[in-house]
Amino acid sequence: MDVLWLIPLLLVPLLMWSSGTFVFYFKKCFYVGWMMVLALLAIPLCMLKSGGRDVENMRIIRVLVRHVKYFLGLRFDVSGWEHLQTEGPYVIISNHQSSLDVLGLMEILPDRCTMIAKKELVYAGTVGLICWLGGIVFINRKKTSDAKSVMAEAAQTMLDQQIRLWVFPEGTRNQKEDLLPFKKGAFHLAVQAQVPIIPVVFSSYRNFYLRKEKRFNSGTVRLRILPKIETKGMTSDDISSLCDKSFDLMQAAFRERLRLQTHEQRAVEGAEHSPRSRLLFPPTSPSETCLPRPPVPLPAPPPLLSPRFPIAWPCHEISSCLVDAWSGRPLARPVSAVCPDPHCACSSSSTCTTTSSTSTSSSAALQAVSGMTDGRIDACCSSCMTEGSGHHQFLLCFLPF
Ligand SMILES: CCCCCCCCCCCCCCCC(=O)SCCNC(=O)CCNC(=O)[C@H](O)C(C)(C)COP(=O)(O)OP(=O)(O)OC[C@H]1O[C@@H](n2cnc3c(N)ncnc32)[C@H](O)[C@@H]1OP(=O)(O)O
Ligand SMILES: CCCCCCCC/C=C\CCCCCCCC(=O)OC[C@@H](O)COP(=O)(O)O
Repeated sequence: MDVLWLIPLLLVPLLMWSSGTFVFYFKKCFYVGWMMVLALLAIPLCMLKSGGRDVENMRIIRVLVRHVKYFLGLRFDVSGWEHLQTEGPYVIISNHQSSLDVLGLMEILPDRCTMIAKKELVYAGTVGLICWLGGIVFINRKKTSDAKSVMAEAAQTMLDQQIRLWVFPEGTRNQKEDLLPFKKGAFHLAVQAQVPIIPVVFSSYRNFYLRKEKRFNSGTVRLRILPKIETKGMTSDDISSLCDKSFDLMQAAFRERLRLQTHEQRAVEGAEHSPRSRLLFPPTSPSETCLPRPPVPLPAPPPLLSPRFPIAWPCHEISSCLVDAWSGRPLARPVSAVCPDPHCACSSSSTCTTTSSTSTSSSAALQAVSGMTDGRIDACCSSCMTEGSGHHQFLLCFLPF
């Protein structure tokens, strides 16, 4: 009889090793179960600390949740910390893929920051209660007028109590390869309170987490904190443009990371079904050797590109030539992407160089490949990409705005 105990003990590791689907359900159940237990632990701690519902309870929740990633084989790689160094209240907006987002959120959650959530979450047992104790603002998505008045109240509370709010403007979980159109509540909130918006982009989970395919491997989530967007002086007339601008910036960052993930995925093809990739921490990304992260901080780019003003600045990814990494301001619009020499080697770092309209040999060469006339090429950015096993160097020519 005693030996029967051994069967599940042996069976679980065996199934973990052999079946990706088992790992998926095991990790999901563990996640929900463990969060419930942690919430149960947190409830008395929060009651002792604050005596009830208080945003300060988020500190306790943050500490308790931080270690959960290790059990699930997840890493979080955060960039743009400096953008969170903002005094006073602000609204953080981020894309929303899964309840696993809570783990990334807790990695960077600033002090006195709580969230906007659907009201159904309050009924999620101990997790619901801890959400309430943490000061989470619950909205009824089915009753827009109620949701609007709750958010208007929240705007006032943000100012009165110096609180920051985290909103998922997609309004629901989304595992597609692109962001959903944004709901406008977060932008009304920021404009009503006249506080900045700080966009945060979670990289796609598709490399390690696929709900439909029942895959939950180990993986790395990249969190990119973008520069704040000021709303001082804005009115309700500015909501649509503010929403569009935020969406464009976040979508650009999401897509840029997705493109790199595609290259990473190709490089590790075949490895993703191994037991190692399901259970152990992910290796560092191979594409990092081709597209190195910029040493922080990058030198500031010039205010505007101009053919009369030859300029060059380090550019590690094509998109950083197109969008100012600091302000998020678009710098230029691409007009052609060409490969000047299919046999060229992939350089260890990529550089943006300006080819002035006065004809230099390089601008003549560029014109030859891009078919652009003299005076129209204002800057070029080269970037290397892995393609299969070989390397190609691409050249992207663009015009300034
Ligand atoms: C140790 C512990 C372990 C456990 C540890 C637990 C950790 C604890 C972590 C929890 C983590 C939570 C994670 C939750 C995650 C979610 O629950 S996500 C779902 C809930 N969140 C949201 O929905 C937020 C985003 N939604 C919105 O902002 C939506 O705008 C609203 C407010 C719900 C309204 O919905 P809608 O009507 O569908 O939205 P929309 O089309 O944007 O607006 C319609 C019109 O109303 C206007 N409008 C919208 N909002 C407003 C407004 N506030 N004022 C005036 N007009 C407005 C719009 O401008 C628009 O008018 P037009 O411009 O078309 O003329
Ligand atoms: C008594 C009910 C028990 C329900 C148990 C579920 C509790 C979940 C337990 C642990 C997970 C901890 C993290 C909780 C935060 C999850 C927030 C979340 O992801 O909500 C989904 C919401 O953004 C959008 O919902 P939809 O995609 O529109 O649907």
